[in-house]
Amino acid sequence: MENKTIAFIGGGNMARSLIGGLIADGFPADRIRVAEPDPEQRGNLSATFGVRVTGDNRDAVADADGVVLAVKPQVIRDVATELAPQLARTGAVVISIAAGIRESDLSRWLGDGLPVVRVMPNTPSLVQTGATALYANTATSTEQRSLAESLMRAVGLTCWLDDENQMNAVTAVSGSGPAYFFLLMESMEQAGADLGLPRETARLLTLQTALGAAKMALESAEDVATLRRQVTSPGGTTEQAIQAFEDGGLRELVEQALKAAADRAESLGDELGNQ
Ligand SMILES: NC(=O)C1=CN([C@@H]2O[C@H](COP(=O)(O)OP(=O)(O)OC[C@H]3O[C@@H](n4cnc5c(N)ncnc54)[C@H](OP(=O)(O)O)[C@@H]3O)[C@@H](O)[C@H]2O)C=CC1
Ligand SMILES: O=C(O)[C@@H]1CCC=N1
Repeated sequence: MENKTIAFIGGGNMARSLIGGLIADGFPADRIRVAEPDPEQRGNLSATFGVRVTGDNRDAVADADGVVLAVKPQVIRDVATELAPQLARTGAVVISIAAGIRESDLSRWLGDGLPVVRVMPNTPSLVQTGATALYANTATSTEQRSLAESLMRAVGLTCWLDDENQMNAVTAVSGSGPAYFFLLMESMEQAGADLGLPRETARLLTLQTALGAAKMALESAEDVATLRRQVTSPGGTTEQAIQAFEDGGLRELVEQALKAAADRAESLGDELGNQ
């Protein structure tokens, strides 16, 4: 990534997570441009990260080697068509993080033949613990693939997909995934407080337990089902809690939830791609 300049179009939640993670990894702030329509957001981005901000998308991409489209799926078509003539001249690789939006639609809006990498990151990128899947079109050179991968690897784990159809499943698992764990943590914190713990104690015990469980699962040779059984003493406390989760249909609920997220990614692609 040496001497590469990156432009973000849209300076919202996901862009902020990526920018924060990149800077924490040592990427120079003066090689990051952010185009963001809201002046207050621009001021905040500039003050927080020291990046160059602008209200003009074309200005942001002028000297960029990589352009991250970090706008909502509903506006990505307008942004892509606005930037198409300029991107055709600069040859920058376009990196879309939009849920559901297909490479074929992006390529049509940008003008066929431009390098496009579709990626699905997640917000823990801010603390360099992101999980990102990437898919590149055939116009993307090895060097451009490497730029996209290096950017995302600077903020966490990366994996390439050979089949773009898998991107909606990735969106359901890891793109949206932090929200599921946050919901579980919210619920555990509340339940701990209801059982009589001071709120802060419930919060810290919940978060450290989540961190410990994820770290242990990553570092262990055992699968997560085995690790779960190791906590569950026969006739003990965990058994009661797990039984309550099973009786409540947690596994089916998780399956339904992820299917709903993947289906929404698919329908976003259908609705917004056919324009
Ligand atoms: N949030 C997440 O965890 C993840 C999000 N994504 C994807 O990232 C993308 C952005 O999501 P998220 O960050 O949550 O959304 P946000 O709404 O937080 O960010 C989008 C930003 O784009 C700005 N914007 C709107 N219109 C334009 C335009 N024409 N030109 C430039 N900027 C514009 C918005 O400004 P304003 O608010 O003023 O309209 C806003 O700041 C989505 O496509 C989403 O699917 C992918 C993975 C995870
Ligand atoms: O909720 C969304 O649509 C975006 C995509 C993945 C996470 N947030």
